[in-house]
Amino acid sequence: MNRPSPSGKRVRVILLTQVIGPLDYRLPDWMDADVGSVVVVPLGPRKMVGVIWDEGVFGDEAVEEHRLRNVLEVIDVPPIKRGLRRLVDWVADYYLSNHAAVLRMVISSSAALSAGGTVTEYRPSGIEPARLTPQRAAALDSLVDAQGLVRELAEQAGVSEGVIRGLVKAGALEPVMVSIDAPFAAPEPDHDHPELSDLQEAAAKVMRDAVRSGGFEPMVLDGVTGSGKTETYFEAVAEALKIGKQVLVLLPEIALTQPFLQRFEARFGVEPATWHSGMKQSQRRRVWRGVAEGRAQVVAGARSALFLPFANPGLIVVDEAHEISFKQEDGVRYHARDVAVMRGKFEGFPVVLASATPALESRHMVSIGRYKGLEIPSRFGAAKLPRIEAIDLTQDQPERGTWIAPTLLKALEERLERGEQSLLFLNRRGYAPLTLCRNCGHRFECPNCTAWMVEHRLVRRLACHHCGHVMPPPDKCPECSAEDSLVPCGPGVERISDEVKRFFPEARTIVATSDTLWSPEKAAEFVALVENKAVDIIIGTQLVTKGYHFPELTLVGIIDADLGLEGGDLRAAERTFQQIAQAAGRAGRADKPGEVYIQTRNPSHPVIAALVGGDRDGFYDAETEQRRRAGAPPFGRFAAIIISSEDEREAIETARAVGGSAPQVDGMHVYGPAPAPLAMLRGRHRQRLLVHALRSVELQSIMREWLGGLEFPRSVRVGVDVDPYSFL
Ligand SMILES: Nc1ncnc2c1ncn2[C@@H]1O[C@H](COP(=O)(O)OP(=O)(O)OP(=O)(O)O)[C@@H](O)[C@H]1O
Ligand SMILES: [Zn+2]
Repeated sequence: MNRPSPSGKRVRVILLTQVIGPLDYRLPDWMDADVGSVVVVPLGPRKMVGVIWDEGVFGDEAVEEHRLRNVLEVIDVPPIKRGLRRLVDWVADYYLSNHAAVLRMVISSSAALSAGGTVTEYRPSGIEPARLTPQRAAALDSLVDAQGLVRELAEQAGVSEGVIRGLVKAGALEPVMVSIDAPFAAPEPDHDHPELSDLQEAAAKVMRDAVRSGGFEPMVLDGVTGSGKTETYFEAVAEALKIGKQVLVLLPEIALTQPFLQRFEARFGVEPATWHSGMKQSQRRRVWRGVAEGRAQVVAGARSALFLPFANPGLIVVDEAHEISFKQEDGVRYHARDVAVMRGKFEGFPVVLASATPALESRHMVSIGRYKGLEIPSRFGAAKLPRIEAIDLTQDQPERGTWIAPTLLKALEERLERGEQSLLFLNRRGYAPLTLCRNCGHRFECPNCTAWMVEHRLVRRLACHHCGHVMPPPDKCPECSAEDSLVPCGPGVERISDEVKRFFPEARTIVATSDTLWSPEKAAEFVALVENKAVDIIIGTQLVTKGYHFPELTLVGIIDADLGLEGGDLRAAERTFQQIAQAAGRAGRADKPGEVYIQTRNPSHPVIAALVGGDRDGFYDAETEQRRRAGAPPFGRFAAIIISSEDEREAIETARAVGGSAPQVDGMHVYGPAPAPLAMLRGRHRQRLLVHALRSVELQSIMREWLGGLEFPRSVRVGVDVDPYSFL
């Protein structure tokens, strides 16, 4: 290896395609490149992007010297640094993925690789094309105020790129040269310094010190809802800025970005750079390059921002760190909270996990001394935590066909009279989770998935929440042809909204879910409406339970606390506790006291009792003990293997073969195969195996060897989910 040849040296390159593993190339002498450099290499007749990787990471399948092909080009971007390369190695290894797939999350902007500081985008010119087909007219209608690449506009308008190019030719869209590497305004660490409370200051000091001394230090910032965690960790951000380090703040939800940006700007004078999947190529390039060249100092982003090539990182904050949306459920199935900690470890900086309801795993790490625990036990200023009460639905019954109990109705009425705001929480989108025919009992099921079609009355559709299949609600039953026989079963947020309107016709309501707040702009509109008191009652899913700070909101009603406790999910109790505590945490955050009602059929359930009794620690301790006894995470580990095929027999047979070839290992047990709870998804039949292992078992290498030794039919997909969060 690496014997210098007359014309250059041998380098190993990871290509961005998953089809082929790392390959050796020759780096000609005249080319200036290093380990980590992004390069273009030949692959057959094609050119591919790749990254020069370290020696020794992969086995030694050396291509013979005379068969080596030359690296074609070194791309003019900073090389991927050592710490990030180690992170890629770790993620590929830990999540049983491959390097190419992980590296693609690092080289996440193809535009960033091209030279030149401008791109051509297009926008409506106001000129009507000579030939205005209905398709062109519709496209132009949906592109008012739009600007982007041809591809982006085509996507936005839902037409082919040809239509967009036609409009460009006809002069209806005009080109705009956009400078993509525009500088980033520098956040000022002392722009507007808040006075911290003593409790906040104590936590801030520890974080500031950790940032200043550098080095890996995982911390859990555990502060009750409304304690001012954001203001507190902003002090650590300021410290990083002062010593010239970059900061990443991970947010769980695009809908949270806008309020965050505003608060950041109030504190630091400018908005941070942002990173999420909805960004245009030109924006991605600007941020990617800005981060790599050290010009963008703070990035607020979704979990994918975790793989940005920071030049000089000094801090990662994971806000709302308990959120399960940090777990990626397709492609590389990683958990951003865990990967953030690993990044801090490989690159040597502190990582702050902020939450009012930390994940049980994080709390455990604090208790065994692996993470540092920082607490802010009370709300900021005069605000007190809300009073929480359970409503026993078996006693305090809602009127027939409704879901809000008399006690909660009365509390809503009081808020309306006082001009205060309320939030009703139900974690179910749409109008009703199930529609059936009262004549023959027919239930509407998704043709592609094991799932009911959910009625969305606002948009007049039945929709599958798993594959996106939609259909108009039929006027008669497709089974028995009875007319007007379809009835909705159970409530979703839209139905609760109807119920509220029926009881309080004068109330101004808003439904807040991922259907209504699907973009940062929509989310910002929602926040403005609530802040301006144009809304009396919010009816929302988990989307509105976190992060928001509405001073006039004094009542929270949990419509169905039992919903999340159904099903045998390992984390059902923990998740329900977190969701309700977060929802409850929206009440009474300013000077007016808050009140929370939890509707349940089982008020003595440990989760409900802990919420009502304010005994979070007792609940977590009991839950931790149960996990310990079951050998569940964090005391033991799971990995799921999902085998799917369009052909049910093939899925079953492959799954049996996988199960049959499982190695016998002490401390490891393989359950299944069995049909997954979601037995069909997007037209594929799914079989599931669950591997359970003690922590001492080298789970990854065992599974790699086991699965790597099997051959699968091309039509079968085998997915591995290490540390699964979804058990569907
Ligand atoms: N030191 C401070 N000075 C002035 N205002 C503060 C201070 N600390 C917190 N606040 C204000 O108190 C409110 C609550 O703070 P924040 O939203 O950061 O709480 P949090 O801990 O993130 O709560 P949650 O977990 O519920 O999201 C905000 O309006 C914030 O601006
Ligand atoms: Zn479906």
